[in-house]
Amino acid sequence: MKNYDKYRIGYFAPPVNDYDWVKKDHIEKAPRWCSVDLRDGNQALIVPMNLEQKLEFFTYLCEIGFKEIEVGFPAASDTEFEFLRTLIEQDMIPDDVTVQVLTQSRRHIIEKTFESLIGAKHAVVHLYNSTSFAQRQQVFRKDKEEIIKIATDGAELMNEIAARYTDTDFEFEYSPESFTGTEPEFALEICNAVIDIWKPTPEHKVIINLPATVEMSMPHVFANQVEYMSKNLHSRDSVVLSLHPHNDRGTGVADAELGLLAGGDRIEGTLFGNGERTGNVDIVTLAMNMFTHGVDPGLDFSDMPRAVEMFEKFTDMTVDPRRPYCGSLVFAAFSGSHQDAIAKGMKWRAETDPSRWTVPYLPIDPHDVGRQYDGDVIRINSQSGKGGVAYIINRDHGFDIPKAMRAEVGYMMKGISDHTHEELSSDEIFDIFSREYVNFFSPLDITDATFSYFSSTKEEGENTVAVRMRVVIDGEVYNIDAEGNGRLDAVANGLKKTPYNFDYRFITYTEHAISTDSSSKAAAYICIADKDGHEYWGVGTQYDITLAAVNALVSALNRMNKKEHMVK
Ligand SMILES: CC(=O)SCCNC(=O)CCNC(=O)[C@H](O)C(C)(C)COP(=O)(O)OP(=O)(O)OC[C@H]1O[C@@H](n2cnc3c(N)ncnc32)[C@H](O)[C@@H]1OP(=O)(O)O
Ligand SMILES: CC(C)C(=O)C(=O)O
Ligand SMILES: [Mg+2]
Repeated sequence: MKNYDKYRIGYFAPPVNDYDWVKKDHIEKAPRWCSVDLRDGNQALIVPMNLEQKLEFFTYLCEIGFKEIEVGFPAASDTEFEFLRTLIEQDMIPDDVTVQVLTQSRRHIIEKTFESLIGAKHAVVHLYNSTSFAQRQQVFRKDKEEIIKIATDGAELMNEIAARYTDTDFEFEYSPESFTGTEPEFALEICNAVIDIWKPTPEHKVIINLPATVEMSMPHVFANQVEYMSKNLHSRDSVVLSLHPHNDRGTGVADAELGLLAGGDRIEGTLFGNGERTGNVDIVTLAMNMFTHGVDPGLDFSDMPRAVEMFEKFTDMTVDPRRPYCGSLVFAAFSGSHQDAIAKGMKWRAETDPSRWTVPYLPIDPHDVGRQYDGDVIRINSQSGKGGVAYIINRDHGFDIPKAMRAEVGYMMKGISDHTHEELSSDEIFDIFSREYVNFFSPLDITDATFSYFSSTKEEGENTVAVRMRVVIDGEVYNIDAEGNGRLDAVANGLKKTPYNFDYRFITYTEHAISTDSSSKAAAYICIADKDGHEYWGVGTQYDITLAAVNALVSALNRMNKKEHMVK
């Protein structure tokens, strides 16, 4: 590709190269979460949310369990200001939720920001200014000292104004915006200068937020930068180290996870990763990643379809079908070997320990996020296999197809899907199965069959079964009495009394009660072979298991007849 030489690495490695985060292999507890949907997410929408939408979204974020919500940039617009005033004046902020507001480090903007908070019980005021090499050089055209002064002037002004608004418990946050393009030593210097002005204590901490304003490096570099900051910030025990990844390289989640290993205590992000350009870090994925490791994320996504619905409604954007944990296709297994493993894994779980989830190919139980097994998990197309087809027919329709029959049914279904180029629904699969195998009564039909049993109690004695049956073949009726050493043998002997030559060999037979059928029918499966050894399956159902077996035999014979093996 042309023009690659136009680009150079724009980030800076910390001056040390010895990191502890690499020694950790999982995140032990959930961070403090801060939703920035209503600020960073909102500022990235084609049309920012109106007051009603923001109010509804805020309520929903509280419902999910967010305790810190950046509600806006009150100095930016009347809507933003009005929104905050409405939340405060209508007492809509739950006591355990803290609202956060963003401000540039400019006097009139800071003043307006504090004004917007009058009457709030507690609030985070979030101050930022850009610190990166590129912004110092091109946007601000200021040297390091002058950039530090922007931050420290703002920090001092916040101390001064906060002292006037004593009714509100303020927490201060500072972001060296564009941190990822900033020399770590300089980011440290400016953050420490702000910390020294705010003088936090362990009881009254400040938040230092490290934004990957533009994601510029591989995630481990970000983690190194975070760890360097975490180990060298002043008053570390009085600082909440917050991370604010964006997703320009598509690795925002990795940045956040490694950043937490590296010392981050708090994450700012959005639902489904809405935000400037490629978005903020996706809090849903982060939280659910922790959940899959057995860590309570402290946010409730048990009704994920609703989360998607709300998000799409507020942002007018769509959730990708492949988006982790929430996309429409993320639990779907179309391919045969995956379906086989999932079906076996589900069975294993039911038989061993239903309290644990270890099913292959499904990182979580779809039920845990409000999704269903039917329709969501095993889905049939031309890539599917016998295991998946048998699983669906059993799960949704109660027919436990014998192992020896599964391949034939599986290939039939995938062949149909291959030719139509369409997925087959559970009902379509069952219709095809029923049409092809179940109670197939033409041209041969046995409309009545009454059995009498003669059982010997003697060791050497053999059972005898007599049948009286009414056989219809191509419209002709034959009333027949016959005997055999079992019911199927008796029926087979009876059929031989018709003018037709039923030339077949019995291969196998199974039966079971149909589990999902409330009328408690039985299903029987019979396989016969013709004189050339070709096998034919038939399935019969009836309330009476004996008659189900007769129906299965009739179905198998009629299927054989389709191939012209039942000759007169
Ligand atoms: C990475 C982020 O997401 S940062 C947040 C970004 N979000 C937003 O900007 C949304 C809301 N913003 C706004 O509505 C507007 O930008 C306002 C109301 C805050 C300010 O608007 P305006 O005063 O018209 O100007 P604008 O934002 O263009 O500011 C540019 C000026 O502010 C300076 N500036 C920008 N950011 C900061 C900052 N954080 N601290 C101090 N000064 C800043 C610029 O250097 C520039 O200065 P100059 O006038 O001397 O050239
Ligand atoms: C204001 C800051 C924290 C921000 O949104 C960013 O740098 O991405
Ligand atoms: Mg941002």
